[in-house]
Amino acid sequence: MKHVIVITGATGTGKTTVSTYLKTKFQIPRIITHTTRPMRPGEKDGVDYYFETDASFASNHYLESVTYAGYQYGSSYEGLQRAFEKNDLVSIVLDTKGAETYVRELKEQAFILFLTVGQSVILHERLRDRGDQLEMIQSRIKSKEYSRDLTLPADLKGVATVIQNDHWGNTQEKLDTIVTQLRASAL
Ligand SMILES: Nc1nc2c(ncn2[C@@H]2O[C@H](COP(=O)(O)OP(=O)(O)O)[C@@H](O)[C@H]2O)c(=O)[nH]1
Ligand SMILES: Nc1ncnc2c1ncn2[C@@H]1O[C@H](COP(=O)(O)OP(=O)(O)O)[C@@H](O)[C@H]1O
Repeated sequence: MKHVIVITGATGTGKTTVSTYLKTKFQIPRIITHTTRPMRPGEKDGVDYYFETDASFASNHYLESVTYAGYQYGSSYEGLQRAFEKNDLVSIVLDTKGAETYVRELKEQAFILFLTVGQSVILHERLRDRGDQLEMIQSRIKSKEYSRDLTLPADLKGVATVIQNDHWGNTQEKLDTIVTQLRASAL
């Protein structure tokens, strides 16, 4: 069976880092989603996101879409189908609301990975070290979506695999085990 690894959790917990690791080590591609948020330095259109205006965002057809900290984000069926045509295992980075939709729509094809950290104050430091602008960090941290995604939602309890991403070495070991199991289940 084909699987999509849905990487979810609060801002700064390491979702992008995990998706990059899956791509580099295991050639698991990440489905690129759409957003109206401004590009961060170093980000590229079509690589990190499809960056949209409000008008172009509205013209696309989405499997699911959300507002997160004042910006819109959405993922399409076409993106998933295209990725599945070439790969049995793909990944996508979503907020927890999107992860809940993927569980409902894709059932056991969605493997949910919820990232967390021991102390949420670490996340502020990570965002600063990542080079995010101070106003962006503050508005992000004040958003209800950020607070919501710090905790595993009730709907995902017993469904999601939780990784506490405090130590990258430990996280890598857990990811390696998960990929081995998912690949074995595809045989
Ligand atoms: N539901 C949903 N969430 C998305 C989508 N694309 C990105 N996200 C989530 O939107 C949130 C904000 O993403 P981003 O602005 O890149 O900030 P970051 O989490 O700090 O890297 C994160 O939780 C992402 O996982 C999407 O297509 N659908
Ligand atoms: N286990 C870890 N220990 C320390 N720093 C980490 C760890 N995992 C990720 N980071 C760093 O934290 C920052 C936020 O990670 P990122 O993957 O961008 O998070 P997200 O996509 O969830 O917002 C990045 O600078 C990344 O290099």
